[in-house]
Amino acid sequence: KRLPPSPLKLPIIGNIYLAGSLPHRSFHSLSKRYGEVMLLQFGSKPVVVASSAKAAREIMLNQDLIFASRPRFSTADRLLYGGRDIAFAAYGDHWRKGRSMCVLHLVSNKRVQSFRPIRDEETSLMTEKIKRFSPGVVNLSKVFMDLTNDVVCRAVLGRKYGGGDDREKPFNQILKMIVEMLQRYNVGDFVPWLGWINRVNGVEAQVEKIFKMTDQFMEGLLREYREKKSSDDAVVNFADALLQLQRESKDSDPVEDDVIKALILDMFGGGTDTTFTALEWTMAELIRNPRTMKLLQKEVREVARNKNGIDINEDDLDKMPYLKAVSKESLRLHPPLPLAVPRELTQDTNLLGYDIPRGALVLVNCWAISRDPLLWENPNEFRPERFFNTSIDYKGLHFEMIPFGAGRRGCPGIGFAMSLYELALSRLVNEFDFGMPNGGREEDLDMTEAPGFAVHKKSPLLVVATPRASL
Ligand code: HEM
Repeated sequence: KRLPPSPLKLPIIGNIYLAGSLPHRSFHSLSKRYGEVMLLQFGSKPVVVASSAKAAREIMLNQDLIFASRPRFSTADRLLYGGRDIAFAAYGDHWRKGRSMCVLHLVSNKRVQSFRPIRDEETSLMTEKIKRFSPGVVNLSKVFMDLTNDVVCRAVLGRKYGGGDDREKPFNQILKMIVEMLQRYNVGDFVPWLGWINRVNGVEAQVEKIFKMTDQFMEGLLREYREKKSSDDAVVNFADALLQLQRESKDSDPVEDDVIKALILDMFGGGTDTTFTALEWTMAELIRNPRTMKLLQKEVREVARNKNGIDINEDDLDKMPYLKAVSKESLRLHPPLPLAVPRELTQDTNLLGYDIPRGALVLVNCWAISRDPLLWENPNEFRPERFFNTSIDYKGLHFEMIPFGAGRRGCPGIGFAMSLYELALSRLVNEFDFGMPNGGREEDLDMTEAPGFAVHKKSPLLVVATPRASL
């Protein structure tokens, strides 16, 4: 067999030690030596890392069907009701049914449109909140986290849970704990005979405790939704829609409670951290690049000027080509999930001349691809203008940049995420001028990445936001 090139393995753990705290960067460096397709070994699990657009196209388009499953991770399995969600579910009927429910009731164009009043209100609240900080320092990372959380909460649950300024409510804590737990390497997933370690070091007990808290919360939630309607009566929320579906399907193929709970958790996991991260990196790049910020403000403010004081709304966004270019450039440089979500290969195959065994875990390094100097001129520079003369975008058809993945398992939430992202960004740059706190220099803004599944800024984005004089 002709296997892909591999770095040296250590006994038992294999190449786990090479992942480091920012695996997308470590794998990128390794790919320079071992090539666009390399084979690592995590314990007993073969791991294929693809680092070129060509390899990604092969995995996510040409051979999408056999690369469309997800590996099982014991923590995700337990916390997400035994794989009853969709993001971590194996490819098959359950996944197909779950995904179509999510598309139909949350992220289709029609549903995304129906959430327009929510985005409108929440982005207005966001700018109001920022004004209250002025002329002091505002933590934009926190502002974006609250914004995405509140919008997802209202679309999924019909109201804010732990919303407003009361962030320490149980649901937020539970979500935080789930995300933190999912991010940890679980040694038993890679070296099965070392699985006992998790029983001894308390990880298993911790997962169990989080699961119990989550389930208790979700049980209460479903009970409450069955008893009364939610508060956002004008908009049908995801939880109500799923419960309605359950009532309608009770005599044929009933939707289990556990599926509803898992899908709700998935939508929070998929929708909040990612969108907030995208906004955070975009604003950081804009503040670091004042010339680009000025060009964007000029475009947005010109559109706003013609509206006689009425707020920018979503119909105005199509008149903002520079805003579209900024969003593409930011997602190119900072894909929030740099290694996408792991895939699993369901049959032996050949990938760009290499034999890959069935069962391999497959990582596509989206971060490395969209910084490939063979595809992008000066790839590490933030230069939105590069998108003026190209049709390349982020929707999964151009493998030069795939921040949302592609193919059957590609992100279904693009419309949901980007409609909020663009409205929030345009309103922000329209209404405020931004500077660094304590007279700091823009070019010194810290762009260090924090480890995690979604990679955000290590230090929060602190800025001084001054309301524009005429507003
Ligand atoms: C900027 C925001 C977002 C980014 C960058 C992003 C990125 C991604 C990526 C890279 C994947 C894996 C794709 C693959 O395997 O090919 C994914 C999957 C997924 N995303 Fe997103 N996402 C975002 C927003 C959202 C939102 C708003 C939702 C829902 C409300 C969502 C729900 C999901 C789900 C459910 C999956 C799993 C799909 C499956 O396995 O079939 N995402 N996302």
